[in-house]
Amino acid sequence: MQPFAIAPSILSADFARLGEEVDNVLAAGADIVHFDVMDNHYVPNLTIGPMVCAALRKYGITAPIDAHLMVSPVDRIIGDFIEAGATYITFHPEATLHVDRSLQMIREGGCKAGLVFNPATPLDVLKYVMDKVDMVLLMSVNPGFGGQKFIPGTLDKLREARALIDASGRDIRLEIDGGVNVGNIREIAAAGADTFVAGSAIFNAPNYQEVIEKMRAELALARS
Ligand SMILES: O=C(CO)[C@@H](O)[C@H](O)COP(=O)(O)O
Ligand SMILES: [Fe+2]
Repeated sequence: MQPFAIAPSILSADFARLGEEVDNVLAAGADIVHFDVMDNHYVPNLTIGPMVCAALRKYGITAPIDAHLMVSPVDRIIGDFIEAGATYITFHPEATLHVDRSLQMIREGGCKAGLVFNPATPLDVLKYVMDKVDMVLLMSVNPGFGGQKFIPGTLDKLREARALIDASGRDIRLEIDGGVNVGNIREIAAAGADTFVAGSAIFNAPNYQEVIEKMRAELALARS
């Protein structure tokens, strides 16, 4: 299993001060920057794109950027995120006609590739592309908005995904996204997640470091 990683979702950051917000959350102990891309088509919301990702790199952010693409069709934006300096590029299988080809495009561009599963999307496709996946991302809310409540049924799905990943013998991150907070992160880790997206729980708090430290304390208990 991969070491635990905390990935604040900048969807809940103050966009008018984005560079500073990302600096602050990394200084507070975050490991990965979770970058939510919404197109008002695949999901009913519109956010940021590759130009903002490139701007963060230009500003000096060197931490891994995890571009979560809620965009359909996804293929024509993949190259732009590779160019923009994304580290991970993840997409939803419903957002492409050719899952295998989209994964290959990401990896050929030198990025890590991931598949994202909505709460009601089965994991079936995963077994056919396990060798081309570096990250599996399970949505624990319906995609499109921050600040929603964690869907408890995701815990069983996490256990299912963890078993598939372990059986593959590959080093694949298992990320969870939606409604993660200090109160539920330990249970989520115990179900098999190693990478935790948290937007509102971190950015709506007055002290980012305090929240991240509390999350790490809970995670330490999950593996003890
Ligand atoms: O991808 C998404 C929503 O579609 C997420 O990354 C959210 O931005 C997470 O926000 P919280 O549920 O942690 O507030
Ligand atoms: Fe996300």
